[in-house]
Amino acid sequence: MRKILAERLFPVDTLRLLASERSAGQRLAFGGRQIPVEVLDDDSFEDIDIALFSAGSSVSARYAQAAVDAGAVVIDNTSHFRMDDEIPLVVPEVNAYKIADHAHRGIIANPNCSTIQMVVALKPLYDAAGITRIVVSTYQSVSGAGRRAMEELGKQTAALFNSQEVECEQFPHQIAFNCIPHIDSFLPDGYTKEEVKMVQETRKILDDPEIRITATAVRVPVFCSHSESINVETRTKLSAGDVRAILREAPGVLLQDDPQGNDYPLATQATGKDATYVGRIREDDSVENGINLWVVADNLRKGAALNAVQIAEILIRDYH
Ligand SMILES: O=C(O)C/C=C/c1cccc(C(=O)O)c1C(=O)O
Repeated sequence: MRKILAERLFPVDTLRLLASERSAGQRLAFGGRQIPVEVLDDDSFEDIDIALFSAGSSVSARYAQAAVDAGAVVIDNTSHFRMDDEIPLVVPEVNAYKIADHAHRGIIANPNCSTIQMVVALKPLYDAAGITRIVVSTYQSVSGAGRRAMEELGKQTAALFNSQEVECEQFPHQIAFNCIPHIDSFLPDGYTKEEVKMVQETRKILDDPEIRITATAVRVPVFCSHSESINVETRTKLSAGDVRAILREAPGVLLQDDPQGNDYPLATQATGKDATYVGRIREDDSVENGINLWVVADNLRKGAALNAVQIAEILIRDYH
């Protein structure tokens, strides 16, 4: 969040960093200063205009309303408010008009990272030809599970190269040189919460409860950026050429589709960048009006902090 705010020259008069007792007292760099981390409490939001929450659903549940009551607009990066009918779930390139509704509750929800990159790529196709069905498989980097998960991938990789035992603390199984089809907890129907988030959030963001969607979310031994294989069925026919022409002009999308030149989206290239990269575009003739896409984005930037700051930029531009 701090890095994105600084990079985009967001007009911050005062930055207040709030966290638990465990983190209080640290100092973190911003704007050429070392900002002290303060303990979050109900009185932390006096004179705050915008409160960016990213400390887990329980913290958002406990403190978001206190921020709103103090006059702030909350942009919440957790799932707590995402499916609340009174709270807009926003990806600026897709449904920025929903931000105007924030007056209802003073809270705007940031979607799940895997949902964000998918709707950035699919919204232009939805507008051009309608979408009836989406089948998505994700290849999610370990950074989505946090710093300790990234450290675990590194440690396991080193251990294996040194013929040592691996320790599995952040994931149920070894993640190094492995794929784990288990992100967040399993539900009784066999889906994970991550997969259900993608289905429910996509329908809300596209404002279309009828889209048939199914997802399989997989953790892969990649440090940063999420990749997605997306099969989409459109209402009217789009050729691969039509899709390229549409996405070439789409907001937030960078087309990277020259397979003969070995040029297609890669997690290593997307990391640290703001764009949602789309390639491997091809027609799927196993169904009527089918298209396959490969979509990659930095899950910590567009998948989280960048999307939240873009919402804040719209707030101060259009609704200050
Ligand atoms: O693991 C990933 O790659 C994405 C994880 C997202 C996540 C992890 C813990 C809690 C949440 C949550 O807010 O519920 C979320 C989210 O949906 O943004």
